[in-house]
Amino acid sequence: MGSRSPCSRSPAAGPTTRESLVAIDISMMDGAEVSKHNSKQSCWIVIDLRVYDITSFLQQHPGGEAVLLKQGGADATSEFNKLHPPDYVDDLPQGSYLGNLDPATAKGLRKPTPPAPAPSSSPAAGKVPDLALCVRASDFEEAAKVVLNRKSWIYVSSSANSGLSLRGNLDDWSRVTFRPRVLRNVEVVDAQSSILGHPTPHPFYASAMGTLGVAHAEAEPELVRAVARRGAHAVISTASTRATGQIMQAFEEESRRLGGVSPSRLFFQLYLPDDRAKALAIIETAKRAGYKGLWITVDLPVLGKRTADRRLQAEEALSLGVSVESVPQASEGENPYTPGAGGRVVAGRVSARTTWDDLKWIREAWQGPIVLKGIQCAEDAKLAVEYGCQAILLSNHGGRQLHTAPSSLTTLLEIRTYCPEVLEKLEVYVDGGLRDGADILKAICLGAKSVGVGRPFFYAMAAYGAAGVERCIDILAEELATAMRLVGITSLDQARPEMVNASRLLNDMWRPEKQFAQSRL
Ligand code: HEM
Ligand SMILES: Cc1cc2nc3c(=O)[nH]c(=O)nc-3n(C[C@H](O)[C@H](O)[C@H](O)COP(=O)(O)O)c2cc1C
Repeated sequence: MGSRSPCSRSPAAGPTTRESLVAIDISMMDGAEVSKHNSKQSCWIVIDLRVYDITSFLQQHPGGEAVLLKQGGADATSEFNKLHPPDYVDDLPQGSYLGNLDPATAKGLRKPTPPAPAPSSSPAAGKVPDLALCVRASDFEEAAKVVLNRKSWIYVSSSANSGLSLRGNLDDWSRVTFRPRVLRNVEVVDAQSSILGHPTPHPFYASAMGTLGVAHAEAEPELVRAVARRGAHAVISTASTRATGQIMQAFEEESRRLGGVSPSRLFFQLYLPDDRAKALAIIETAKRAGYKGLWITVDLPVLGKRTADRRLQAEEALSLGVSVESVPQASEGENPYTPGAGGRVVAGRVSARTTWDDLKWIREAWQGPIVLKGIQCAEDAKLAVEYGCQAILLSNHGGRQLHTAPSSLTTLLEIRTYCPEVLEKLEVYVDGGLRDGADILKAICLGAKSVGVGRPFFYAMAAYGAAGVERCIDILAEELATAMRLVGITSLDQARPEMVNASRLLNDMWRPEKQFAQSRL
């Protein structure tokens, strides 16, 4: 991920990586001794049998000190692996590595403080329903509630401010209805589609989602193996738990195992950091790994206000008696937030200074297709054409960014109304609140080339791993095929705007000031 501060990499930090430890003389440490270091005054943790003194790092940790204190004197490996790629330990301050734990004494370690129990209003302790009981994409949400701890649940389900953007995303799809044609021989249907020239049997794909490790121990590699088996495409986040190359490797291994027949492809989602050298390094890694397109997220110059995460952070800090972070402060010009779980202070991780001009040097570094993720009005859609982008994704980041942002459906209607030529000049994708194959068809009738699905895949991963993701794809595909038949088409190139009635939403659509002025006359 390349751009983590404030804990800058220091080669003199000691032999902390897995490989470098093999050759050196290391002291063996006793679990009972390690367990005593579980306070702010002295905090040691074990990761992969290596002991680190993280006392001086506590206050620098972008995830807050409370989560680390809970692991003090304990084996933090499983929590660490859920959230971070292995090389994060290289970012600890110099001298943090103390030695290796004597495995025979591991029993003496302290047990980590368990995660906060689920509140009565959300995730209930219980049994994960049988996968067969998930018959709609939205069913995975309830199943995930059973397995996710409170923090992870909040991370995935939460949205900005009061939640209106997320609500709008979900509701707007139901405000568009179909105008079906009948008696059209719909026995055989084919939902074949493509993204940036890469064919796929599905006009929907897995959206970029960071920190998938909190959903499943196998994280992104598990997701990409599942999509490969179903021929769907996926977008991989800069904020992934596993390294960019490792995810591609898992994908390629699965594709080979399938005999090379899977049409699935992976695209890379880019959060542009402040430091251009770091950005170039991230782009280079994605390029070398073989990702097929760069999806630059443009709706996140700063992190939106994730209300539920903030409340939880305050609760955690209070319960451990550490200082409560009210509103994180950053020095001028620095973006104080990370898009990872929890929305914490990571200076420079995402640049608030990015402009359209930056696309020039990005284009030089990345010769492949560029997609702008997070376009929310007609003017910016036109600019994307002018700047030579290959595609745009109409999105409000799953309602996690701007409070009362437009749904992607509203933006799509705006483009159809004010600059329909955009739909001819580049590929237009939409995401946000898509939970039904029929809604996917509505988007395609209105000119979208493909549709991103986010939370349902996260929930499916959490509750059932790859099997859940595959079932979620099957559910959406089946619903889509049924909707196509009932609307009277057999392939997606027959989908037309007149097959849907979007009048209700058109009523709400933005109109230029001069039209308001005319209507007042
Ligand atoms: C030991 C070395 C560690 C380093 C260098 C480190 C670094 C970071 C960084 C850079 C972030 C920002 C988001 C991101 O880039 O993914 C972060 C977030 C986070 N880290 Fe760590 N971390 C370490 C250990 C741990 C451990 C052991 C835990 C286990 C509990 C942990 C829990 C978290 C959490 C929960 C967040 C997300 C923010 C939140 O939900 O509040 N980290 N960490
Ligand atoms: C848990 C979670 C993590 C996300 N992480 C990222 C990310 O790392 N990068 C990004 O561009 N968008 C991210 N998004 C936004 C998604 O790519 C997508 O726009 C959104 O989830 C679509 O809405 P839906 O979840 O209602 O389907 C995330 C969304 C969720 C729910």
